[in-house]
Amino acid sequence: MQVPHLRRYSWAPEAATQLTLITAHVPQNVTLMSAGHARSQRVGDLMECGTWSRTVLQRGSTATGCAVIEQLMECRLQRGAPTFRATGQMKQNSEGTITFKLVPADNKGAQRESKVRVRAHFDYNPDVDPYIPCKEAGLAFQRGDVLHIVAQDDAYWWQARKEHERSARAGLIPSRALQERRILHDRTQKNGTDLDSKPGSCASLCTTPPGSPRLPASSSTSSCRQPKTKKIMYDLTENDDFDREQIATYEEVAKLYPRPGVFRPIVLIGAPGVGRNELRRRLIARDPEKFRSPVPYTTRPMRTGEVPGREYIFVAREKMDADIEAGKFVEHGEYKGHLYGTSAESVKSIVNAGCVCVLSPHYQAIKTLRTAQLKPFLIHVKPPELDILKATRTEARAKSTFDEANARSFTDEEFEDMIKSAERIDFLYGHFFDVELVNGELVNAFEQLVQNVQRLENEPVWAPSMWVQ
Ligand SMILES: Nc1ncnc2c1ncn2[C@@H]1O[C@H](COP(=O)(O)OP(=O)(O)OP(=O)(O)O)[C@@H](O)[C@H]1O
Repeated sequence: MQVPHLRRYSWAPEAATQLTLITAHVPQNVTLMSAGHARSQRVGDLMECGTWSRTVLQRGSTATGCAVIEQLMECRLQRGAPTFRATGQMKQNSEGTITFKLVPADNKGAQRESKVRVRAHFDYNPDVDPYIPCKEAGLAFQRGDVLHIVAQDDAYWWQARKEHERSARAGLIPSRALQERRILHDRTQKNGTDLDSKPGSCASLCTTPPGSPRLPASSSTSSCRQPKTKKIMYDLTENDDFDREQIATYEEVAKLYPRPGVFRPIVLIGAPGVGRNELRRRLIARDPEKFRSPVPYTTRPMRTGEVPGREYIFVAREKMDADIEAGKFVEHGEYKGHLYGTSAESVKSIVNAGCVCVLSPHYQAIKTLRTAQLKPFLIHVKPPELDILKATRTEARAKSTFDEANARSFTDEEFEDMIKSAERIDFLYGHFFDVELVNGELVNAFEQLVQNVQRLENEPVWAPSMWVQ
């Protein structure tokens, strides 16, 4: 009996292993007796569907299954459609066999292959995803991986392969729509309300999306401690709720090629005290003509010995308030009643002068900095493990940046807070970073920084596709 409403999905073109998804409207209750996957079948052989093995399909429901077919040969594609058969036990009209016919994609399918590349903003493991129609056909990936999307025909399951594994077979990944619904559903469940608990509906997807990050405990240091005067700090009363609300799924990316004489700003983000300024200072000291940092603005009165435009650009409070309101600052903060900030214009003027602008702002500046205009290269400077963190800072007699007088060493609590703060930054913004750099041994960390800066100047790197257009 031919099942009506059979939908076919094209083969993932160019893949050594062919992947087929079928969705069928089920006219009767059917118990599928098949098991296993079709492998290296010859023309006319029966293939069985692994995911439907011993499954009862309810009348009127829509079932999705898939087969992973390896080494499908050319002649097979030319000679006709392989038969995909499941033996069913009919509960209503008849008994017998249901035969699904799958037609391999013709050239049109190949033409349809998408050119889309996305960067994954979450980890995915099909082995622990109860909703994937065929675990074996799933593609596991990690946050930050660049994926080539080869088919987006299905609303919920895309076919993709990892960009750096071009010869590998394409696999199933959740579509953006599915992942968004999964995350929203998870959040709704956490809030104690279940919007849609219909079985089989997408909104009733798993309660904990595989690989979804957990919110690390907020660092007491990062939210309470007073900053010292010399720094430009954010208004730390600002909370991160906005960032947590964002749904991180996929971001479309494209290769951004270096342009001679135009350098992307290098932005060092990290937990307070981790060593961003130390690395920035070293980079500038290495080649002061090339690497530069913008002079910050402040509304505080000029002190004896200071020169306008050298330590700070001094401005009136009203002017700076208005400019912040107009979005002209990439970062700003208030300390002891005075405003401090870095203007977008000063970043641009360094770039326009053919220099590399190096910034080490508060992590919340990512939101204002990450624009197509500035195209920043974001580096997360992370602390090493606690014992290495303590040992390296003690040996270097590092001074705590939490001490206003800058006279004492870091305390154990400050080291622990640094690690917690780094986890939080990773949770909130981890998907935005181009590179992670662990600042254990300073010499090694600096070397890594230099290598990344050189790579940026010489090689194309993945960036949001909007920036490339
Ligand atoms: N890898 C390292 N090994 C030893 N000491 C380090 C290392 N990195 C930084 N330091 C020292 O730690 C102290 C804090 O570094 P730095 O001022 O760069 O921190 P920061 O990230 O800019 O923090 P803040 O934003 O609070 O100013 C400095 O004394 C610096 O020399």
